[in-house]
Amino acid sequence: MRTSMLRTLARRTSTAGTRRGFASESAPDRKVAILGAAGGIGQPLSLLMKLNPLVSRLALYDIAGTPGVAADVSHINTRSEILGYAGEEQLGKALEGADVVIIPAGVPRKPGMTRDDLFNINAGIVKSLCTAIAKYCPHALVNVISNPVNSTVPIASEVFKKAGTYDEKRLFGVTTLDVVRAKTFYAGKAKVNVADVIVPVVGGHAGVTILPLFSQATPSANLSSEEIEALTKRTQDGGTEVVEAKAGKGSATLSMAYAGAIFADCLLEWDLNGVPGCLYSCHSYSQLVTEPAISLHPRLRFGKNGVEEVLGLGALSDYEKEGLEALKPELKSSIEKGIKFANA
Ligand SMILES: NC(=O)C1=CN([C@@H]2O[C@H](COP(=O)(O)OP(=O)(O)OC[C@H]3O[C@@H](n4cnc5c(N)ncnc54)[C@H](O)[C@@H]3O)[C@@H](O)[C@H]2O)C=CC1
Ligand SMILES: O=C([O-])CC(=O)C(=O)O
Repeated sequence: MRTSMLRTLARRTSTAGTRRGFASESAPDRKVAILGAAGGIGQPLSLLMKLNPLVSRLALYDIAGTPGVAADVSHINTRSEILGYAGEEQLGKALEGADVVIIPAGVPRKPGMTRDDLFNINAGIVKSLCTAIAKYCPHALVNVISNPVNSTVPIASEVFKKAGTYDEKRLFGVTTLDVVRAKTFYAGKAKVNVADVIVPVVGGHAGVTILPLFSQATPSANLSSEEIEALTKRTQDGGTEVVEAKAGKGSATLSMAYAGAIFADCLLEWDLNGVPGCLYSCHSYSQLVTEPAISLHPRLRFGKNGVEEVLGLGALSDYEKEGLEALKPELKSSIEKGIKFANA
């Protein structure tokens, strides 16, 4: 996973005022729209995307509160022009011409809730936002953050199918936070430099459907099976750990904004700008829905037209094989729930 965006930012900040410090005017024009931009994730995500020199226009949309966020973020002296939109009547303008749309709109969990408990509210929000995306920016790369991701991604794809705009290579459920967590927890346990760590995470984004493959983690470390199980469980329960610590004030926002920003950066650089060779962990609809076994190949290689290659799972440990079998029924039923809702 890439962290160069933030490293670049650090370099830029230290050279502020020089030509190199700011936007490369030669970079292509790229519009990014954030839907739900005034929320707990939306605000720090807006900040991070404002810091990304690959973005030339950043549209911040929410049902309310975006004028303040937009005014605030717009004072930051980086390349992108900030456009704030509030209320449904402005959604079309926010989306027009967008190359990338990021959706953190919707309610977060409170202690005692599952992600699926958010379905009743968030399913409708994602459906209506995706209907607008199909109309106003049908070719955009769409990154769905709103939970339950295992169902909201299928909802998005059904909406796009009905509209005739579906492209399996351009729709993503953002599961990057699971990768971020797996790397952090692994580095702590293995006592290795976190910046060097790679951990594939496959499956979906809820409890046991999150399957980190620590047997493939690098740099390799001699961890016991108890340690691997504890790391796996902590990664699967990472969201709940934050929900409980926030004690009723929502779920992960800052780490999610980071994860959402690095994933979007990956798409902007490697996909839209055609720089090949990205390896990323996330899932997209077709891999999820057509057959859960295929869905669990979420490491993607991007090219100029979106996902170019879906990479295999690699060699799994017995523990991971068990985890893989255990997650399929839940993932499948969450997918079916989303499809049913979208077509009702
Ligand atoms: N994929 C992942 O790894 C993660 C997903 N999430 C999910 O992200 C979602 C947002 O979380 P937070 O930002 O903490 O919630 P929040 O409540 O702080 O913000 C949500 C924002 O969405 C806006 N919103 C509601 N309906 C909307 C609509 N129709 N159009 C546009 N905006 C709308 C609200 O006005 C609010 O500003 C939740 O569903 C949460 O579960 C959270 C963390 C990680
Ligand atoms: O746990 C939640 O509700 C939010 C989320 O998806 C995460 O932090 O992974």
